[in-house]
Amino acid sequence: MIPQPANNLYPVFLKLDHLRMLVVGGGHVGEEKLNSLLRTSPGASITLVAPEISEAILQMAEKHPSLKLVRKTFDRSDLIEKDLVIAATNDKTLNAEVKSAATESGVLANIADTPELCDFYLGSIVNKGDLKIAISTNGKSPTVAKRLKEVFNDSIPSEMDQVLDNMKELRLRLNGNFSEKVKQLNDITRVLVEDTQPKKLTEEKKWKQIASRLIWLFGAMIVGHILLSSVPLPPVPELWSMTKEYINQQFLFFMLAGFLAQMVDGLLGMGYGVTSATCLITAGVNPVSVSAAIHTSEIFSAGVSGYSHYRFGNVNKKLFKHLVIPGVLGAILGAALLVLVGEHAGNWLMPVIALYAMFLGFKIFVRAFQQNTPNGKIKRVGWLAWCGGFLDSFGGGGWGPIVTSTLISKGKSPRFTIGTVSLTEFFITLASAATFFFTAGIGHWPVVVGLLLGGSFAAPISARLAGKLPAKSMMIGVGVIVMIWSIRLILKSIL
Ligand SMILES: C[C@@]1(CC(=O)O)C2=NC(=C\c3[nH]c(c(CCC(=O)O)c3CC(=O)O)Cc3[nH]c(c(CC(=O)O)c3CCC(=O)O)/C=C3\N/C(=C\2)[C@@H](CCC(=O)O)[C@]3(C)CC(=O)O)/[C@H]1CCC(=O)O
Ligand SMILES: NC(=O)c1ccc[n+]([C@@H]2O[C@H](COP(=O)([O-])OP(=O)(O)OC[C@H]3O[C@@H](n4cnc5c(N)ncnc54)[C@H](O)[C@@H]3O)[C@@H](O)[C@H]2O)c1
Repeated sequence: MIPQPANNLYPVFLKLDHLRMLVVGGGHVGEEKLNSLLRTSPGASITLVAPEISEAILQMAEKHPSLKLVRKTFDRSDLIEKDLVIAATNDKTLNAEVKSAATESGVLANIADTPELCDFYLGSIVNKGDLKIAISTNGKSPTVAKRLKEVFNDSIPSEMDQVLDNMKELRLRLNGNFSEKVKQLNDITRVLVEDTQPKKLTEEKKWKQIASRLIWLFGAMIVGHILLSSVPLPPVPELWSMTKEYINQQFLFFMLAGFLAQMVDGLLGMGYGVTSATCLITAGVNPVSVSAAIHTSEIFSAGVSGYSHYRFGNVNKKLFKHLVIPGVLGAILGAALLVLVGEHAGNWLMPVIALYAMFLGFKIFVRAFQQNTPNGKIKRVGWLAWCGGFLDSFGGGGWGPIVTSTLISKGKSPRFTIGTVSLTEFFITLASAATFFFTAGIGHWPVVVGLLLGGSFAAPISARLAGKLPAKSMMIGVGVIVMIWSIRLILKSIL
């Protein structure tokens, strides 16, 4: 014997505009069924027969030319050339007659007051763009079906439609035979079904590893560039003494700054800029070199993390488009202004930057206690991105603490926000680094190399520790330390 499932209904998704439908009865239930049908399939061709037709149904017919109303009692001929019928009269015997006539004519029937006579049930429908989920409780509790619909409506992010669009494009672009394509599509979407926390971390670990390798490579490239640009190549001993000149206490401090910043960023997902900026300013590096060095050293890690988020479908294209242009413009302006001000620097620049670092420390601190308020609408995303980009360039950091924190605290889905902001960060960093390169040159290269080296030591360690340490206490700790440190810097520079 084949075991019977509790619910043996088989769901299908009908194209109602290809079918001909009859509704018998024009009262409350008739109206509810029509509502559900026409909301979901506005072009469905439906004929309704009933001696009395409610006002609401009459209005519906005005909006939907495909709905035909016939004021009469039901007879069998109404079923001619029909595919589906819904009986919703207040006469149980008549409803049963509709069913037997329908069966004789080969028409599928839904009898609203007698589930046992139904060939099909209508379901509760969740709809997000192209995504559609139909729910049935096997007729046991339509109210529960309705409640579940509300639960799904709330929990499926509105970005889901964007994911479907991205997947459709990808599906069209993939090459290879059918089974290869299916495998690739499954690999790309694995992130949707994974238990988000633990597996995402291994994914992140992998990308952190790649990031740290790329950081090494980039460091090597800069060193290579410096060596090659001093052609003819100086003899090795001279070269060594030249390099030795840079490997002094200060250089070790740059490495320490890179190490600490990467540890903080790897563990909290933000704070690279503000941590390294606070350290470097303490070491007496001028604000222009601080920001220029931080952005140059960040290019590769930002690129790798942005690309990985893009590949895993964590990017909301619409949000990305709103963020990237104002963000890049802000970043260019911030960098240019810093160089300009830096050249005529009064002593006041240092305390201003330290004050800004204090503000960022405060933001990280507050983030530890923040509750997300779902459904808060964020109107000025462009301005947020502009300010984030500008301050990030001018003050050496802040894109993450400002933009990600604001979007998430306003109730945007963390996954899509972090993904999108990460990808945008790459373009912001690149724009900022390029502006510094063209306006201030690369005199700050020892700082860049120091940061990169320190960071690459920290990357594997922070990746291993990520998720194992309590995030909340860490945010409080980092926030407080940054604030205390900035206050110390402010006092030192004004006293
Ligand atoms: C899903 C939904 C689709 C739709 O119709 O649009 C739908 N009913 C909805 C709402 C709803 N219906 C009723 C209540 C009042 C509270 C309650 O009784 O629970 C509410 C709740 C409300 O309105 O809040 C009363 C009711 N319904 C049926 C009976 C007859 C009976 O059970 O004997 C009676 C008793 C009449 C009486 O006692 O006089 C029968 C059926 N209703 C079905 C579907 C099919 C099974 C679906 C499943 O498997 O879950 C099935 C079997 C046949 C069918 O009609 O297709 C829609 C969700 C709207 C949404 O999503 O917002
Ligand atoms: N499936 C569901 O979701 C659901 C929900 C609530 C109620 N019900 C059941 O549905 C039935 C209808 O409820 P209602 O509130 O719509 O009733 P109603 O009184 O508001 O409407 C009844 C309709 O049937 C029409 N009608 C009567 N005799 C007819 C005939 N011979 N030919 C054609 N049309 C005819 C009337 O003109 C009227 O338009 C009730 O028996 C109720 O138990 C079902």
